Amino acid sequence: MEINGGDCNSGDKSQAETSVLSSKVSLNHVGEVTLTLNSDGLSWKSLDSGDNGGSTCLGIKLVPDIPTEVKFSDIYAVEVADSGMIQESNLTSVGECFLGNESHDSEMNHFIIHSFQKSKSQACLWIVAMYSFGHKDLQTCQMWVNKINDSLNKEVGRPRNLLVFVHPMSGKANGRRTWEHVAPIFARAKINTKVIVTQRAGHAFDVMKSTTNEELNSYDGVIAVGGDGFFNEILNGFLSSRHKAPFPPAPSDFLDTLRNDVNSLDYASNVACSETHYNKESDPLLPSSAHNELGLSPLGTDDGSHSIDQEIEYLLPNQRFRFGIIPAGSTDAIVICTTGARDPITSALHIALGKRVCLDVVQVVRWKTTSTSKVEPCVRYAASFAGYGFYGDVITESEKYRWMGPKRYDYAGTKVFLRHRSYEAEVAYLEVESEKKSSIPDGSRMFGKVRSLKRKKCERIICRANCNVCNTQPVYSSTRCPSATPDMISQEKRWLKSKGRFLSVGAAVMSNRNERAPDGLVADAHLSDGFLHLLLIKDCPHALYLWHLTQLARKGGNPLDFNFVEHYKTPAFTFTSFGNESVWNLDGELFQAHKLSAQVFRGLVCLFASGPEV
Ligand SMILES: Nc1ncnc2c1ncn2[C@@H]1O[C@H](COP(=O)(O)OP(=O)(O)OP(=O)(O)O)[C@@H](O)[C@H]1O
Repeated sequence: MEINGGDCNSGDKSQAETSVLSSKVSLNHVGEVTLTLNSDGLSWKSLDSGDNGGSTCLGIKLVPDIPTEVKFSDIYAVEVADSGMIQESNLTSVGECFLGNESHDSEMNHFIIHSFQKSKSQACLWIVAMYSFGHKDLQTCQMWVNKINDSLNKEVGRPRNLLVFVHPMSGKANGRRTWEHVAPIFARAKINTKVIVTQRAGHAFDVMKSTTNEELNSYDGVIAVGGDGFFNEILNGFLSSRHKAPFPPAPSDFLDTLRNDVNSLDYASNVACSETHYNKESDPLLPSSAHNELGLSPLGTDDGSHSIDQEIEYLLPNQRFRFGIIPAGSTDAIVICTTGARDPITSALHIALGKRVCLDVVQVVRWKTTSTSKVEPCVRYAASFAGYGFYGDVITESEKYRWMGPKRYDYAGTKVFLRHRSYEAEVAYLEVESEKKSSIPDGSRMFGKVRSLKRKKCERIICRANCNVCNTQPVYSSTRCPSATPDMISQEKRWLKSKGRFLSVGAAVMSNRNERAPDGLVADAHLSDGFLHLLLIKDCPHALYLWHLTQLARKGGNPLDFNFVEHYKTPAFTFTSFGNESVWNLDGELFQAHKLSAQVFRGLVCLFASGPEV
C-alpha cells in the first residue's frame, strides 16, 4: 500500500490538499488492480498485463463491461464486508447488478462500495451496483472505508433523517412491500427513517399539518411511498399551514357580486391564509369549509392585473427540506416526470444520493359565498395536474372501482368517454407577452387537421435533468418565494377569455408523462418554469375526441393539434362554470368548485430527484 502526497505542483490549493491514496487490491471479475482515491472519486487499473480481465472466445478477447472508476457523487454507501466475508444474500436483496459474486478467498478481507449503474436499455433506470475490493489486511480495508466515508460526508444535500409515509393500499396494494424492497438502500446509506404506515385517507395530511416546524426540522425531508394522490395529500398537509400568499385573482363576475355587497369583503389584511382541513373521508367531493379567519384580499384589481408587491410567507422547517416519492401508485406521473423511471429502486437511489430538482406548484382557490359566512375561499395545491370535466369525472367514477387496482382508470375512462358530457364554462387566463405566440390559436387550422407537420421539432424543448429553461431564473431560495407573477413584472400581460362548452378543462403543471400517455399531456411542459399549460377541450363529436385521446396514448402523437383543443401557457387562470356538474381532480383529490382561480408558484418545493434524462 502506498500513500502519496497531493500534487503540490498544480498550484491548485484544493487539489494540493487532497491526498491520494493508492493500494493494490483485488476486484472480483477483474483480478489485481491498483485502486486510487482521487479528489472526486475512485479509479482502478488492472495489473493483469494491461487488460481488464475477461475471457477469450475463438481467439477474440471478450472484455467485460466493467467500469474503471466511480465518482463519490454516485456512491451511496461503503462498508467493510462482515467478518471479512460478503453476505451475498443480504447484498443482492435490492438489485440485480453485482460486481463481486465470485467465490471469496477466506484469507481475504473485503470492502464494498455501493453505487449504481444506468440500465443499458433505459438510461433513467438505475440499478444498484456493488464493487467488492479485497485485501488481506483488515485494517487496510477499514482505512479505505474511512477515507471514502470522509469524502462522502462532504457530498452536499444528502439526507440523514427522513420521515417516510407508506400508503399500504396504494396502486395494487403493495405500498408496504415496495418500502421493504427499498429500505435496505436507506439502511446501508445510514439514513435514519421514521416510518408511518397510514391507516386512512387524510392520515398523512393531518400529520404533516399538525407537526410543527421545530419537529420537522430534525428531518431532511419527507418521503411518500405511494402514488400521485398520496404525494398530493402530503404536499397539501405541508403547505396548508406553511404557505401564506395573496390569493390569485377571483373570476371577474365573482368580484362583481362582491362589489355589490361591500360588507362581504374584509380588506384588513393583505395576506390570506390557506387554512383548510382534510375531510376526504366524510365527503370526498366537498372539502370542509375553509377557516378563513384572516381577511381576504383578492389580487384581481379593476383591470384584472395582479398586485405584485404583496408579501409571500413560506415557512420551511429548514432550507434543505425536500420531498421524495417512491412509486407504488396506479399512475405515478410525478415520479416518471422527475426521475424518468417508474422504479422504486431508482427513486430510492435519487433520494440517498441527495439529488435535487424544484417543482412548480399550482395553488387552486375555490371561491364561494354562503349565507352564513362572508367569502369562503378554500385552498388546495397540486404539483402535476388540475382537471375538470372528463378528468374529474374519470377519477370520481374510478373511485367506485378501486378494488380493480390501476385497471379501474381504463374501465372508468371508457364509461366516462361513452357518456360524452360537456360543461358550460368560462376560462380567463393571463397572457404573458413572451408566451403570446404559443397561445394564439392557429387560424390556419382546419377542422381535425393535424398541425404538427407545420411545427418545427426544435420548438419543443423537453424538460430534462439540468434543464436550461427551468434554470434560467432563480427559483425559490429563501423563506420567501417568488410566484410566477413577480417573475413577470417586466412583461406585458393581460387577461384573455375562452367561453363555451368544454369536454374538459385541464391545467398541466408538468408534462404528466405516464404509461398511458408516454409523452404526457403536454410534452414540452417544464418542472420549474413558472407556467402551467391550460388545455381546453371544446365540445366536439365523439369520434374526434377519441382521436385526441388516442393521440395522447401514442408516443410522438399530436394530441394538441386539433381545432377543438385550445392550449395556453400561462401563470394564472380563473374558471367559472354555469351549472355545477363536474368536479376538479387535483392530482387525484376531488375538489368541487363552481368558481375557481389558480396561480403557479415557481419552484415552490424541491424533490429528491434529478429531473428526467430524456
Ligand atoms: N391507509 C389508507 N387507506 C385508504 N386510503 C388511503 C390511505 N392512505 C392514503 N389514502 C388515500 O388514497 C388516495 C390514493 O392514494 P395513491 O395516490 O397512493 O394511490 P393511487 O390512486 O392508486 O395512485 P395514483 O395517484 O398514482 O393514480 C390518496 O389520495 C390518499 O388520501
